[in-house]
Amino acid sequence: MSPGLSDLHDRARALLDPVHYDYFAGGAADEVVLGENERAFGRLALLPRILRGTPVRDLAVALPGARASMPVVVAPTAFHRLAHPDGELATARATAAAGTVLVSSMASTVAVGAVVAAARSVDPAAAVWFQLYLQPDPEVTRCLVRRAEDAGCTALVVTADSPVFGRRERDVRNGFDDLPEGFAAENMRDLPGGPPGGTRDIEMSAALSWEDLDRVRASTALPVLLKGVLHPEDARLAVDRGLDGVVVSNHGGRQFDAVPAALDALPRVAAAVDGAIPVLLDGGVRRGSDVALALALGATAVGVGRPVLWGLAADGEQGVRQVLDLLRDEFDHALALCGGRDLADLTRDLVVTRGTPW
Ligand SMILES: Cc1cc2nc3c(=O)[nH]c(=O)nc-3n(C[C@H](O)[C@H](O)[C@H](O)COP(=O)(O)O)c2cc1C
Ligand SMILES: CCCCC(=O)C(=O)O
Repeated sequence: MSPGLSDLHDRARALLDPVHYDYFAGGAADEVVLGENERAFGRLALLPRILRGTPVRDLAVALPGARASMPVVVAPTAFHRLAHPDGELATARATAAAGTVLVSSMASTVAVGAVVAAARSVDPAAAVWFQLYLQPDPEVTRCLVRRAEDAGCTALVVTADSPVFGRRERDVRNGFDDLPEGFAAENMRDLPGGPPGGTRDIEMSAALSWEDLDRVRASTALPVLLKGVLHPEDARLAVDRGLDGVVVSNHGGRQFDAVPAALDALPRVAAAVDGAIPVLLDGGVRRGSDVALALALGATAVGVGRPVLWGLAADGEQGVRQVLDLLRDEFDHALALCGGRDLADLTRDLVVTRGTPW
């Protein structure tokens, strides 16, 4: 972690209720994958090319329903009002100001309509994607998709790595299993089968299938990305079924503590997709050089989860700005040091394994 990010993390930790800090920071079981996601970047090195760079580099990237100013988007994370009173509104404004995409969590503590409005108040062209857990009742899923469309979201990100909820032992120890009084998952308010005026619980279901995903695709004109892909065969299925992107992710080590680091799963997924659709990656991205490594291994862009929460908790909108500006600056610097002019210069031949002569 850069000193800038590490300072924000320390400030966030000092300010947050320890139970909420543990919810944000923690992972499943022994938290092996949580650490592995970061360590995986450290096991690789970049082989720079020389004498082929440019003083001004182009960091922009085209994504489904968005053109981002850099290949770093904000991964969906729940409950931002636990981090800062402005919650997702602050995150949305900061992300729009940075010219990149906010993936707004279905479990946000501000309704998606207000999240998009906050982003658009800064940049009328700001892109917000809606992250969705398919609900066992298709009518509820349909309503949520409609809410995202009405809000002006430009893509859906369906998270499929949670047939059951991960066992986060910090939360179990802390007894954290519900939002405190005064906070709610606002997108879940007034849905079919839910209490009038109140919120429905977000349900995880192991009965969901590719057919359920097909139904969502057929119900909307928005691009649909699939998040939580680790197996290359699932990436191939995603391409075959007409999805618009995949996100290589192990949910920041919060679901299953026996999976590989996200970065280690990336090359085979990228090979399976073979350029047909964008491949995003999240998990453990803490430095601009991490972004460069992921792109060199086949990612179109990366997502950052916890660093954004640390910025938000430490200093609200300004803190999120700081995180995104820092990553942009570091990534631009890394690209320069690799002899890159734009993202296409980050190619697979630049990546070698540390500790082994290549
Ligand atoms: C506190 C927290 C809440 C999260 N909530 C969601 C969520 O609501 N939906 C989702 O698809 N992923 C969620 N994730 C996973 C992130 O989208 C992302 O996969 C992960 O945080 C990336 O790893 P990183 O935190 O190391 O950057 C959450 C992660 C954290 C840390
Ligand atoms: C029901 C909220 C889900 C949030 C989530 O995905 C996480 O904490 O990782």
